[in-house]
Amino acid sequence: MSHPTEDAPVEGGLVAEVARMTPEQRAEHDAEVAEAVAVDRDIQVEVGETLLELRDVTLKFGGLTALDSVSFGIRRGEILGLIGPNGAGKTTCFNAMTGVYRPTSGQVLLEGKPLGKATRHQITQRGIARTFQNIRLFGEMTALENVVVGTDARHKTSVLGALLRLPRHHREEKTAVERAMALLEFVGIADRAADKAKNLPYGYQRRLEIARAMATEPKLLCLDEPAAGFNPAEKEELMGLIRKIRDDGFTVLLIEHDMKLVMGVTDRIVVLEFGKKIAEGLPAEIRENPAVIAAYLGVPDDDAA
Ligand SMILES: Nc1ncnc2c1ncn2[C@@H]1O[C@H](COP(=O)(O)OP(=O)(O)OP(=O)(O)O)[C@@H](O)[C@H]1O
Repeated sequence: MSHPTEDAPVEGGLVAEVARMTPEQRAEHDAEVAEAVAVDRDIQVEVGETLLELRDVTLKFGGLTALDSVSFGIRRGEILGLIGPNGAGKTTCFNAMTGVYRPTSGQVLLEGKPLGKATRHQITQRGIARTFQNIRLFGEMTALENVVVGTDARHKTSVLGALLRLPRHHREEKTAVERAMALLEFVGIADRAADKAKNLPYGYQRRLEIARAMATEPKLLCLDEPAAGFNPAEKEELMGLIRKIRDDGFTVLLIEHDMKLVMGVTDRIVVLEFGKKIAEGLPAEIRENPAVIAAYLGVPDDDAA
């Protein structure tokens, strides 16, 4: 890969330019950024149909049943929260959806088709992307390069095409840089596009992870505790970003310990405890659900508030 920054010099000017815009210009600019980010928007189908389904998924680690016959669906266009006390099986659920682990029994279906033995890469190509509890960025690469790497999952040219620098490869690379820049702007960190990922503030790194996952053009974006380590103001901003992602045509699955955030941003919630689904419903229903309240008893106020 050539250095994206050579093709698209990142001017500190971009942020200043946006700041100088009138409200009308700003709205138009934001719409253009959103359009560049959601390239598949026009092929999105109706909101409401099931995008991903877990059907009786059981996953065992030796003698430990991490998921016990779990079934639920994620509808296109919604923000679904996946919550539960520590060790409930949330991350294992993500891992079963993204090909890290195969269910011991049961099925995960994307758009009605089983993931079966698909590899992680194939699953990314089929449209599921995720972030991790512990940030996993390429520290020595710039923020922009980290996102361009994400877009590589969608490239159609072969390695040979890249080596020969065929026109199609060049076109794809240019588009990838432009889209990566739009993504950085979308998540609010365009001003640090040329900085190495390892030098970015923590909150920026978390946003960069989201931008990188979005770069694969996922149908389903899975966020694993994206607010971990955030202060209340940062959490508030993150809620805004998650809503913006959904409004731009993505479907979001969110694992999060912060109840205020989960209740404030999700459309529906699934609750796990000891590997079993104990509840599913609207945030207001979940809040009042006795089984959920019991599951959270004993959890420190910070997490349960
Ligand atoms: N690779 C593994 N090998 C053995 N046990 C595992 C493995 N991964 C997870 N587990 C166990 O499976 C159970 C569910 O873990 P999981 O990480 O999915 O929970 P979680 O709900 O995401 O928890 P947390 O909120 O603490 O991240 C736990 O008992 C955990 O110890």
